[in-house]
Amino acid sequence: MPMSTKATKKIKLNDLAKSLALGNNDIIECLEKLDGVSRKTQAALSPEEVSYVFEYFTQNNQVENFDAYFANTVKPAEEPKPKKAEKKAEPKTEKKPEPKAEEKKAEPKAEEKKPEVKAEEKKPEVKKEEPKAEEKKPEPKPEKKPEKKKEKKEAKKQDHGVKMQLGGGSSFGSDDSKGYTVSESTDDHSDGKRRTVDTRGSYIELDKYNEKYDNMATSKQGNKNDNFRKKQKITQKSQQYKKQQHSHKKETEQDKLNRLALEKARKQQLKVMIPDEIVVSELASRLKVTATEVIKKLMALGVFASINEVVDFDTASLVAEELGAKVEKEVHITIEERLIEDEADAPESLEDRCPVVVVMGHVDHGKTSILDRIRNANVAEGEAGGITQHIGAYQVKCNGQKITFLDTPGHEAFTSMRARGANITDIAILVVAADDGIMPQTVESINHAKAAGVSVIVAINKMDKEGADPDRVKQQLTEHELVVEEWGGDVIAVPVSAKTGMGIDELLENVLLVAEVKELKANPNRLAKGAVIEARLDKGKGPVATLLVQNGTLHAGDVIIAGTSVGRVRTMTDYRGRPITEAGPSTPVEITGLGEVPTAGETFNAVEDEKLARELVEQRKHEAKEDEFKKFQKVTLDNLFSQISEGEMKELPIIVKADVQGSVEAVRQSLEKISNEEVRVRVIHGAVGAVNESDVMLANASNAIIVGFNVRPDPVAKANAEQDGVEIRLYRIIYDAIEEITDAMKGMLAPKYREVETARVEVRQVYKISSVGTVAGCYVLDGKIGRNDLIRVVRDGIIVADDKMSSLKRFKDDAKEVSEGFECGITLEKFSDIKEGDIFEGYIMEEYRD
Ligand SMILES: Nc1nc2c(ncn2[C@@H]2O[C@H](COP(=O)(O)OP(=O)(O)OP(=O)(O)O)[C@@H](O)[C@H]2O)c(=O)[nH]1
Repeated sequence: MPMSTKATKKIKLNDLAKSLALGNNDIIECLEKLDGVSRKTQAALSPEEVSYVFEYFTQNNQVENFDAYFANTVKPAEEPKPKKAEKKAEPKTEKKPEPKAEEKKAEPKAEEKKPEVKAEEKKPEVKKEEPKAEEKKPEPKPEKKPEKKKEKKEAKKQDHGVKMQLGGGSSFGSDDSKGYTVSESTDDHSDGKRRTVDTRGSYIELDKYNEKYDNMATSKQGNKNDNFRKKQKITQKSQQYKKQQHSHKKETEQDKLNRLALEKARKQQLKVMIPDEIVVSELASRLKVTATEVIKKLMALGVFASINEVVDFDTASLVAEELGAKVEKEVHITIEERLIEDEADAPESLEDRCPVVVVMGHVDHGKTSILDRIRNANVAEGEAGGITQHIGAYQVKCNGQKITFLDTPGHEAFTSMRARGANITDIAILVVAADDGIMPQTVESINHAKAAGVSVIVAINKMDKEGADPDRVKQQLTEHELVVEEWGGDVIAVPVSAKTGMGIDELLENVLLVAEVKELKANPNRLAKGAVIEARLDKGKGPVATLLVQNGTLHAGDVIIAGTSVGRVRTMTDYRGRPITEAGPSTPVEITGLGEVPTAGETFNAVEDEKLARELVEQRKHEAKEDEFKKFQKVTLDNLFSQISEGEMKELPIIVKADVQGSVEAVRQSLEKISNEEVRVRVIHGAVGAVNESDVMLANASNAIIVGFNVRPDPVAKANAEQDGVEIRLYRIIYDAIEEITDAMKGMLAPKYREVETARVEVRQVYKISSVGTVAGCYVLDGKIGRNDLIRVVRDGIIVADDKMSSLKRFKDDAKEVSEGFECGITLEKFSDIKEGDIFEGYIMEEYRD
């Protein structure tokens, strides 16, 4: 018989049917219920499937107790007594059988257990029994089938097994030894109490049992005893796992669901969000794979990163795509991005706006006078010292069109402000006095205008003056790449006189002309944004700011944020001081309502969410503080020179601690003598004793260095100094201290370096590759050779070259480092005369201090 004693072997469906005295269709039908697949008669069934078939057919054919069954066999006419039995059997048969793979687990136990269970009785009897059954009771298959089907149906309806239906007429022997494991109940058989077949036992020697069963099956009998055996066997098997099945069934269903969900998820391509940088472990978890898989993929890409290392977006997305995931860039939206509208305006939303013009030029060339002439007001005379002190903004009308002017300060000290002025404007009027020509600040103005991409119109002023020489100005302009139109260039130069008013209209007309060419547009229907032109604190009004709206429309009551200043627009006036409720693009306004005075040149934005705006301001303040903190650097001898050269250090405060008072004084005098022109050394404190906590506090507060002679810092002082970044220098000889501080002041405290050997590598083969050069096929003898190591080429104990590595490869991939015992390919930057047997000594230069 094909039915194997080994559970791992597959059994053909028709063989199984034969063995069970069933039709092939019965089995096909049964298995179809398991998974909906219709099998062929020759199909090989897995142990699970066989088990399922057993379960299925036996749950309808359980024997509840042998006594009852035997009784039946003796009195075939008697119906099995089932009420009680049925009840008892119910829980057993409630559960739908499911194939279990654990069958085998029971085997060893079964073997152990068997002798306990009336082995003596069973064994000989089985042998006796079998031939009996074979000879005596051949049971024709056809009889069997309908009965089974019926039972099956019944079982289905009732959802429980039917007891021992095949007992009637059977001539099964009266012995209860059938080769099954039967355990007695505590009740004694002889006392008339019923014995129970414990089919739940897990100590079944299945192999042996199956063997017997096979033998029985091969005998081809149809007798009822055999059938009973089969069923009994089947029952036993099914009962064996009954208990487990209850829980396993649930688990299995759950597992099935999980599996289906997993499969579904797998089918849908995994989407991963990857930020600019991601740690390998995090990438693995997002990709739902192990870190090893990610590391392998990285290696395949030539990236050697450990689980905790960070890889960039490009690398991570390559790995993710390799693993079949769809990558999306993870973008962190800051409060700023949430709060401030920053999309570009649709072309159809754009409307013409008037030009914003800045007047630039050398001091006293007449900027204010020209603006005054334009505004028909003489402001210049009212100014302190005749110098324009602040950026002001005005609007004028020319031929019915508006022009916004920003009056920039002309003094050198306002250079940075002027630069800002150029950045927010469209057109720069470069004022050059005709008599004076181009001066340093004129050049500076030209450069600012160029850098800001602003169109330049030259106003050659003071034409009324004697000695006015516009041609000389034009000539000088060409030296700065500004070629006037009449000389073939594209720069408009208008001769004007602020004093007489000559050429002023023509200047304005040209401004409008240039503006038209520039097609200046903005979208008035959005939240306003622009720049702070100037700001001051007014005693009565609080912070007052002059703003230039560059895009959108600013309304009274809008929440605006400018740098670290936030507030609602309380009052808004135009350049003439008249209250207005809204201001469109290119309009300068003066507003009140901000919480604090914003910085001139800052951009401002009208926002919708005041709370969020305040949050953003807090964040900006925090960042500003951090920046400030970073800027503040503690003085150390290493950074002393750079601080001196940056002008940050005018005085070097020193705290001197020594073992005796005499030393303190000697050190104080010696150190104070080494002051030079840039920096003065000043001992702010000197005392006898160890460097203590209070010394560190003083040094921290006054940005001083602590110098100790023959003393040590106490542990608290040491810890505090490390935490606060206070430098403590300890010496035993005064001369050393003086020398070091002098050197530091001169910027001569050069760092010291030493060589640290990293690896010894032997050249085993040399390849000449035309595109690459000479590649040394190497073996790392000891240490770890790193990609950035320097290489000393040693041949027969003589250094033949000292070079840098230009590539380090493991096979075809670039490697960061290669360890002892591994092979690698090395190319050197300059040296190519590499020979087999050369030794590469890898080393690095390490900075150190004594
Ligand atoms: N003759 C003559 N003098 C002028 C003309 N324009 C300005 N000035 C004089 O030149 C001097 C400087 O003029 P401002 O308008 O103050 O020059 P500015 O460039 O604004 O000077 P800052 O504000 O200091 O940069 C004043 O005394 C003006 O009266 C002009 O067209 N002709």
